[in-house]
Amino acid sequence: MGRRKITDEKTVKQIRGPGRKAKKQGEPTFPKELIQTKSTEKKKVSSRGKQRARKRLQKEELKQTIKKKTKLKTTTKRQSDDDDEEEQINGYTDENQQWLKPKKKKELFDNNGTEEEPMDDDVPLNDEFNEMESTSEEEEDDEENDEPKLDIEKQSKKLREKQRQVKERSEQELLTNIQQQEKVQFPSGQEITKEVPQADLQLLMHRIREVINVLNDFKNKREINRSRKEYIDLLKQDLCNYYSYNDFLMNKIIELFPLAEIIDFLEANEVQRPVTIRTNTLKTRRRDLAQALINRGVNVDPLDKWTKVGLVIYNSQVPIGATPEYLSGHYMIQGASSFLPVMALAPQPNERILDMCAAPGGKTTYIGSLMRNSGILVANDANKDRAKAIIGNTHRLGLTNTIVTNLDGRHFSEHMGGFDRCLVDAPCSGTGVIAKDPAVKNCKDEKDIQRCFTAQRQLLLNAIDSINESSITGGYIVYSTCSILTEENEAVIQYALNNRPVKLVETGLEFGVEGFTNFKGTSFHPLMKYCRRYYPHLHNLDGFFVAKLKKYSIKQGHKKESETTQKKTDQITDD
Ligand SMILES: C[S@@+](CC[C@H](N)C(=O)[O-])C[C@H]1O[C@@H](n2cnc3c(N)ncnc32)[C@H](O)[C@@H]1O
Repeated sequence: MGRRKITDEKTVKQIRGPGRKAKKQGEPTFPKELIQTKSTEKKKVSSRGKQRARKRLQKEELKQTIKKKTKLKTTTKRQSDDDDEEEQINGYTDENQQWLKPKKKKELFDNNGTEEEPMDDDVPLNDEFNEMESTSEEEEDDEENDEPKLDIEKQSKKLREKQRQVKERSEQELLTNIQQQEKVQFPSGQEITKEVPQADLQLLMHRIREVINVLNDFKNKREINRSRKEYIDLLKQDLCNYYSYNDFLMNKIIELFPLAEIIDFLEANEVQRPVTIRTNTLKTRRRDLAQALINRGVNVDPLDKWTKVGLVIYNSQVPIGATPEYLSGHYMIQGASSFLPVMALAPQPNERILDMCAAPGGKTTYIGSLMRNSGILVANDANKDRAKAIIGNTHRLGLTNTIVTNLDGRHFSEHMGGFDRCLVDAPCSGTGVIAKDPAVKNCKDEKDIQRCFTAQRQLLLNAIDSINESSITGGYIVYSTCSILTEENEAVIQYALNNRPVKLVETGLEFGVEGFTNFKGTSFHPLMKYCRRYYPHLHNLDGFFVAKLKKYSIKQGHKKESETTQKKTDQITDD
């Protein structure tokens, strides 16, 4: 049973005194010291005591003035500096001081790069500043003098100091390592192996960079008994191992690019080019297409200022090759570099145009849209199955001016001729599209390239033969490849210049690297500079080559240079 709670005021019995069971407490006792202070406060001071106190005060004052004077002598300069500083600081309002202080500390952090800014929003601003202030080493020392440190603070200070020392030591070590490795270590014959363990790749890259460094300043940086060839051989071998190329192709790449560009080119081949699409202006406008795709969750942007029909796709929630817009032919999925030969061809409405190597029809459909479905477009491919793809694409994109043929382009002019323009997008080694097809790195050799350039020469000569040199609007041939090799590009053009009545004209393409007029001791026609080369590392495009030729009649001979400039009408209009 519990005790009953008494709630009624009237029934409450007034309890007075300590109660029956309570022990009576005695007088409270206090520690001596407390009693003393208390007692001095209360104690009456006698007149003698007062005198003694006055004397003590005077003595104390005298001591202070002497101290001040000596301090004044020794620290006059420092004090004047302090005064200046004080004046400066006093120049700011209190508010400004608050703003300026944290800024100073922030700079300090940036330099150290070790401190993190407080993330907690609840931390009051002033505390934040205090925290920042305490990070300064100088002030830390001051604090140490002023207040005794807690154990944990002392420990953390020790830890910080230890960390600083470790960091310093490891930085020193790294420096020594690099200095040690600055001299290129030539491997023995056995050490040069095809298979390099992953862990060694970093070392390999370091040596690659070092060799390039030596080759760039060979006279001063080489080892005395080493020849340039030795360094080049080592570089080639290391690059082959690092990037998995065969010797043949790596040789070609080293010949093509300045030392400073080789790694950039190889690295760019390890990365896919952006996914791009071309608007089919026969069916839609780029803006409308972009809007339609955005509505479907496709992240698109205009490709670049040099094209009015290209869009770049960053990412998509739907398969780009299966949207209703794709199926109804509003766009073609096409690498940006594929736009360039067609832009150079500059097809005009009502012309007769031949696309000699057309499958699967990416460029054919672009040509057709620029012709606005007028004139006649012949799309040929020697491969029957691939030729079927041209039919599919021309249907999808709504081309109505196109005839698809399945002939060997090397003999095409025996079947048809009289074209105003012709595109020869020749079969090639694919050395410009390694990112798309990495197998190219290892499977090409001298014979493959020979096979390619033989076919390319035959195709180009036959394309020239199928052109009407008296065409009022045209008489042009555009030759393109997705190869970077001169054998398949400048050398093929040179062969055509030597064997047919054609001359090089400007492509009209506003960017790209000039074609070679000289390569490894071989001279090409000076106007080879009109050709355009595109590289993944420079243009973020597939490697590509574009040349434009104009056929002249043998009776006419070469036209004057001024006439090589394209007519105003010979410009492409994208939309
Ligand atoms: C680079 S692809 C053409 C790509 C095409 N222009 C496009 O943009 O879609 C080269 C094409 O040439 C074709 N080809 C190869 N040898 C040929 C020949 N002797 N005559 C005609 N076409 C040939 C191949 O079948 C291949 O489709």
